[in-house]
Amino acid sequence: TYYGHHIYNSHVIGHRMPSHAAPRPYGSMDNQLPPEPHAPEVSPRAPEVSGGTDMSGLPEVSGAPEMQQTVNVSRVYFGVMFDAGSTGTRVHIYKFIQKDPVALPVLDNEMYHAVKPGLSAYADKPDMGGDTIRQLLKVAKKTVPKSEWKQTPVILKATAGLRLLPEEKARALLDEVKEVFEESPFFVPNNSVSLMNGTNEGVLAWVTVNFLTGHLYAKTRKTVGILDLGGGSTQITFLPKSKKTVHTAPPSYIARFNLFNSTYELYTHSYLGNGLVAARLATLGALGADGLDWKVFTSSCLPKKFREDWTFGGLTYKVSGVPDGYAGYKLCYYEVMRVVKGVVHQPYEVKGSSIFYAFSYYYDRAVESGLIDGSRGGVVEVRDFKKKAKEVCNKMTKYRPISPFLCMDMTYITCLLKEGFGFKDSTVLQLAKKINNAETSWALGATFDHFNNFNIH
Ligand SMILES: O=c1ccn([C@@H]2O[C@H](COP(=O)(O)OP(=O)(O)O)[C@@H](O)[C@H]2O)c(=O)[nH]1
Repeated sequence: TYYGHHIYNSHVIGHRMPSHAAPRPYGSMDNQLPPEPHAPEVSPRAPEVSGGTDMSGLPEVSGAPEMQQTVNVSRVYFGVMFDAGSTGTRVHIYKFIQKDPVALPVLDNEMYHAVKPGLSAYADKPDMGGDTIRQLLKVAKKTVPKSEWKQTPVILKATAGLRLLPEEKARALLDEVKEVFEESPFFVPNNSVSLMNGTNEGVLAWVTVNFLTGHLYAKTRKTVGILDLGGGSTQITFLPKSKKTVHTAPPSYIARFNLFNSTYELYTHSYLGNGLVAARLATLGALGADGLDWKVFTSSCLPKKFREDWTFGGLTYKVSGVPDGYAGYKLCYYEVMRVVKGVVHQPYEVKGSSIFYAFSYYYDRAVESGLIDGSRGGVVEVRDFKKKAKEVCNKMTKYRPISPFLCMDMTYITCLLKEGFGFKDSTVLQLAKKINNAETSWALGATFDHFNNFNIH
């Protein structure tokens, strides 16, 4: 379940600035900005995390503060990134501070707001989809000072929900969003509204997480991997330690890009149709099926007496448990296995000791099932998902009020991690919704990409 319609204003790191006095970013950040007369040429550089109190574990900012005073005016600028996901649309409004043109920007603040359902639910009424964007733009107008509107870029990237739609329907929705953007007082860069490919989705989430955890500054090149489980697609991305991982992967699973003076080569892939909600449909045999009016899709992952009309992506499915039949973990595991086996590639070194951050539905389901505490996130092992899945499936009535799909979801997550990616039971996963008060999502990485052009290929 997506916790939609909530709004919060998270103060990420200190250094608030009176933004009315703030000039625009410049140098490499002018990629998509209107021309600025006094912009000096500066080469691309890394963002910086300030040594704020809640940044424990992060590397120190390079150079003493007095050495960073070559420019005595801090520059504040904003970026507005829309995430048009399969289960909802969200806006991230970032406030950055550039203390020094050649130093790293600081992410000062993120405002986040989400609505449900996602754009794909408006496949046949794009104008109504456009209204959801208008609603979110209002939040952006309230958050970004008026004096900054004209130079603040608004960008929307759509993921699996639109990838799964017929091309002309996705196009109509994106065209509608572009028109809504053009009506707004914000800066609408070229290509501001697009369907993002899975490679970029994986890479940009990796950039976000490694930026927020401070791994992009260290010279050591120690980084963390990411596991993102959306509604329609799922991504795995990490920096391989072993050349063999690169050589044994399908060529399209290796992405190269330039990030702040370094070139990175990542293992990344997005599995379309393997997001949590799409996987439910596939498990039920309902993905792409006809006869939705009369067919009832059954599964031993659902409570025996459960029967419901369930709507996703604009279509309604009749789903139920196996009446007078069996339900439980073992049978359910065999069912979800069909969605994973022969579909998901096992990277050579995933059995190693790297740390993975897991978020989106990995996090949501871990909270709902009681595996972790929602207010804190937490560290779990793959075996903990398995243990909890067994418990949920074998006590379906107890967990029924939380969600009738919890057994299916937890079993799918276990199967994806073990049988799919090939993780060991002892692999450690860091579950997070936010890191240092910023949302764990590709949206921050995509905002950096807009300003710095990583040239992902
Ligand atoms: O900033 C964000 C963006 C997404 N999500 C989570 O992402 C999942 C949904 O993914 P989405 O609808 O984007 O699916 P996709 O289209 O990527 O398959 C849900 O668990 C949301 O809680 C989130 O927590 N914060």
